[in-house]
Amino acid sequence: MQTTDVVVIGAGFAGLTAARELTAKGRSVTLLEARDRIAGRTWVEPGLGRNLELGGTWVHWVQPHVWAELTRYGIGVVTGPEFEKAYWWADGQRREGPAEQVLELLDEPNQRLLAQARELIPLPYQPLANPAVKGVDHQSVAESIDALGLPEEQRQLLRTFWSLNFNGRIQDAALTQALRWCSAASGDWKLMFEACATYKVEGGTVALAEAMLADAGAQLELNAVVQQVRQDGDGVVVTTADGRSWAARAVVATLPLNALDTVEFSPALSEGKQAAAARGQAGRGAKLWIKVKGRLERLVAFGAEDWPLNFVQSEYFDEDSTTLVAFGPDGTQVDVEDAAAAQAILERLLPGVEVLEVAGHAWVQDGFAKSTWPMHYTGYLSMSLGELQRPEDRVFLAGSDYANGWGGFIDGAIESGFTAARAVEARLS
Ligand SMILES: Cc1cc2nc3c(=O)[nH]c(=O)nc-3n(C[C@H](O)[C@H](O)[C@H](O)COP(=O)(O)OP(=O)(O)OC[C@H]3O[C@@H](n4cnc5c(N)ncnc54)[C@H](O)[C@@H]3O)c2cc1C
Repeated sequence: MQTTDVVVIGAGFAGLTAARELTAKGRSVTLLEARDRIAGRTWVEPGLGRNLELGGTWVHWVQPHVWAELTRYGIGVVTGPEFEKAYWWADGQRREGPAEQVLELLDEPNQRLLAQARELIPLPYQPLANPAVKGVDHQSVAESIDALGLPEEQRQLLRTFWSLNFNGRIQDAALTQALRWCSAASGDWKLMFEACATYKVEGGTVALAEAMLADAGAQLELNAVVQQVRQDGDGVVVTTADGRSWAARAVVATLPLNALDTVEFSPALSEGKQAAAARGQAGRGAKLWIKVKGRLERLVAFGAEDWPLNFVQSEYFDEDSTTLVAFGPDGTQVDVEDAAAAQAILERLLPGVEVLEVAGHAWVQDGFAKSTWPMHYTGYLSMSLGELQRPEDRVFLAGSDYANGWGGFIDGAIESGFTAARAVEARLS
């Protein structure tokens, strides 16, 4: 058995942050990563003739943790296209107009939906600072939208918009999660939307992950699938599927909530943590890159809420092709290798479009993720978040799933990695 001060499980952004911060404090850290690569739910892979971000992609300066990391390593951002054209689907028909028109249709309903964001969540990094937020935590995004009494076109568009943001179905999606995002963007939903899909990391998210790893001085073990975390009063033993073990004084486990039950904890995690893991997160959708023939306009398109792909935007323009990025609410309904299926969905919004190739990763079927970006179900904020953040003696959970501010984003993963590292250091010293 090998020994180390701290085992960090998972080399995504939370794990990389925790590992770096703890080694900076002089702790020896072993970073156990199940995959053959670092960066977790971000993944830059060659495809469709360029490097594609298969997972987390966009960052923004309103996300303070990720922005500070970009500054620290001198990494810039690449600005996405400014959209000129919009298509949307309402009442079984395709509509089209200038991009501003779709924003206008979304503006007033979003302002009403999110009107209480700053009041209920005045401090995004202390999401429960106003206890009144608990009073609305049972409300779903779907019912909250329907309660606005909107004309049908706007109701359908708003439901698709929020299905996009949750990368999942919105029937049980928490309104409070929408309020948190909006509050973190200072109550401005357009800024919130800009933060979600405008600025990409120069050189790809992997450039940032690699810079953080290089700074960490941790012992990285790839292909190390943790199976068991066993603690007693003196320490913790972490065992991988291939039978290797590490004895440590503390463990930071950055497993996505939807994959938390793939590791056996002994003693078992609290009932509250287990219940949260059993329910999981709502972000169970799909992201698909689609290369189409010809040079299309700079477009965004919203489909019907329940289409396998219900949002698409053009992202890269080449001489005789355009690469689009699309999202859908249910990852089990999208085959990331099936160009014909993408064609069938897309041509409803963009008649005449010719799909050449597609690329993506089946995150929901990937046992080390089982989710895309972690979006909360109703009740998560008031009942689960605090409990998941509470350490189990020497075992600390960290990750975007457990963040306070931009939960669901790379920023949240980094925030949570910092918090866990601080708590571990306090526990050990
Ligand atoms: C399709 C998609 C699009 C997204 N878009 C954006 C975006 O545009 N902007 C943004 O900010 N965020 C986005 N996100 C979310 C963002 O990528 C994540 O919130 C963030 O990367 C999560 O980091 P993490 O460290 O918390 O978790 P992860 O990155 O999931 O890291 C956890 C690590 O633990 C490892 N692991 C799991 N099980 C085990 C085990 N048993 N043993 C050892 N290791 C294990 C995993 O392999 C993984 O490397 C997106 C995510 C996806 C999937």
